[in-house]
Amino acid sequence: MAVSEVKTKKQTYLNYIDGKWVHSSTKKVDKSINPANKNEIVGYVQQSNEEDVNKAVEAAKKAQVNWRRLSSVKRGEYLYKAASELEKRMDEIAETMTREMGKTFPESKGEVQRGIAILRYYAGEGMRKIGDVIPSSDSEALMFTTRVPLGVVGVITPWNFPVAIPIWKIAPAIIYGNTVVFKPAQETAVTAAKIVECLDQAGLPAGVVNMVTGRGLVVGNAIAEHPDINAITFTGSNEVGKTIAQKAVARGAKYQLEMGGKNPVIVLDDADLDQAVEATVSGGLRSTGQKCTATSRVFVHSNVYDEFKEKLLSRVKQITIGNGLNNDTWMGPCASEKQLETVLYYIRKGIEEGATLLYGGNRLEDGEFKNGFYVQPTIFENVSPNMTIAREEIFGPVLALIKVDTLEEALNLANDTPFGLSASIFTKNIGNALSFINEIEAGLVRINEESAGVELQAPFGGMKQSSSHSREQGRAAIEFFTSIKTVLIKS
Ligand SMILES: NC(=O)C1=CN([C@@H]2O[C@H](COP(=O)(O)OP(=O)(O)OC[C@H]3O[C@@H](n4cnc5c(N)ncnc54)[C@H](OP(=O)(O)O)[C@@H]3O)[C@@H](O)[C@H]2O)C=CC1
Ligand SMILES: O=C(O)CCC(=O)C(=O)O
Repeated sequence: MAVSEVKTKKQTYLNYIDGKWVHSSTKKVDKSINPANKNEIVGYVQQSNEEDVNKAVEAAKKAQVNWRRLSSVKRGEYLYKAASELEKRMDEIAETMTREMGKTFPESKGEVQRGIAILRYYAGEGMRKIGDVIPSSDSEALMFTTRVPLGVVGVITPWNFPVAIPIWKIAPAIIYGNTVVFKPAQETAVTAAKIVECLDQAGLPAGVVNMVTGRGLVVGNAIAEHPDINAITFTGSNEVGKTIAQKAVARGAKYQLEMGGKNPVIVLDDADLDQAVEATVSGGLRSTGQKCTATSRVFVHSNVYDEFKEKLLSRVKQITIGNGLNNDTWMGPCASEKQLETVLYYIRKGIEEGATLLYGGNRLEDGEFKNGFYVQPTIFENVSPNMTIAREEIFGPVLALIKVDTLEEALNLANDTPFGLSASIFTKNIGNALSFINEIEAGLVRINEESAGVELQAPFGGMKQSSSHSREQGRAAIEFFTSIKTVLIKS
């Protein structure tokens, strides 16, 4: 798609409460801008407050009784319809996503396709079993488990997957009979509004999904503290995740957090180096490195270090940077000025702390890059394990190369982090692969595959501080979004 073909109309997007599109009580809006050109406004979104959250929670609570009484098969029909609505608007919504957060149009389109598949997966979930028959010690009794919804679920999402993450939380929440108060990242609230339009078009009963846009500190906080929100599902930074967890625990609400990563890739001396390079580039730099599953640390065996480095450098030099709507762009801008500043801070830290900057490291500001939040893909070497760039999540296109002599050394260093989301190894040796599977501390373990890119039908989540030890997606979602009832019947 060429930049001139853009379809997103600049308009004001409203909150969605009790089945109606409404202004926030503040009467204030925020601009959503294009990170490829900060002068371009993608739309205006409501800057809501606690009063709006209260109205949304009231609507969700009211809607919940009838919604949970509907059969899950019927609930699934709404999700199938929403999937069809999203499919009809695939290009338009993908284009909005690219303009709002910068990822390339093919990546955005892939994400919308993923959103459609998730909706269909959870629509089907309405026909799958929700319990087990368990033998009772009383031969005349029937004992079984069933699942019931939690009530009203608060959904707080980030800007990096503005379609997939909201859908992989909202779809399971509602198929299992919960109702939702959704607060998307303000950065990508136009894209979020379009998802909610699809749910509205699908005829979802009023109050089942409500959307309130606004600042995290105001709207997100009001959700975390609201006594009638029974559970909160969150994806974002560790800092915010932990405050949400504390607030949820304080009032006895259930919570689920998906947070950061510092994901390692190990390249052993028997690896297919071309495959390892391609996966490191894709896993580390696609979406401008803004994935919780992005590759960040690359541990390379000393026997192949130089060859891997040369191949990596020559591949990274081919990366085309630009507006994500241009056909030839491989990497778009950072999603926001704040994110760009964060990435530049880490690059400066890497240099100050003595790592060797091999490639990149600069903001791009000339010509077509003038008004955007562009940074070069960046590679460091001579990175020691205690350096900031080896320890903290950067969330940008920055790779740290670290030379190792053995698999054991690589595993020890790879595990030396508070995070444990995703990890990859490149090797042809099955023994090494098995050691990696056993020893690596990560929720997603990948052999000869990049660290990013998850499948919607499989459990997703991390170990250590990457998550609240729960899992999202696939059938794992039922564990968070429902409660078990153990039933014993006797005549
Ligand atoms: N695991 C992941 O996938 C993600 C990780 N991150 C990490 O977090 C860093 C910062 O990104 P950022 O966007 O600031 O992430 P945040 O954690 O601030 O944002 C995630 C969501 O939480 C909301 N939020 C913010 N503050 C609060 C609060 N006090 N109470 C409740 N909700 C709140 C945000 O609202 P709003 O933004 O509208 O104010 C947004 O909807 C990144 O550099 C990256 O390291 C970020 C995004 C995704
Ligand atoms: O790797 C992926 O596809 C998912 C990443 C993700 O969930 C995230 O960055 O928040």
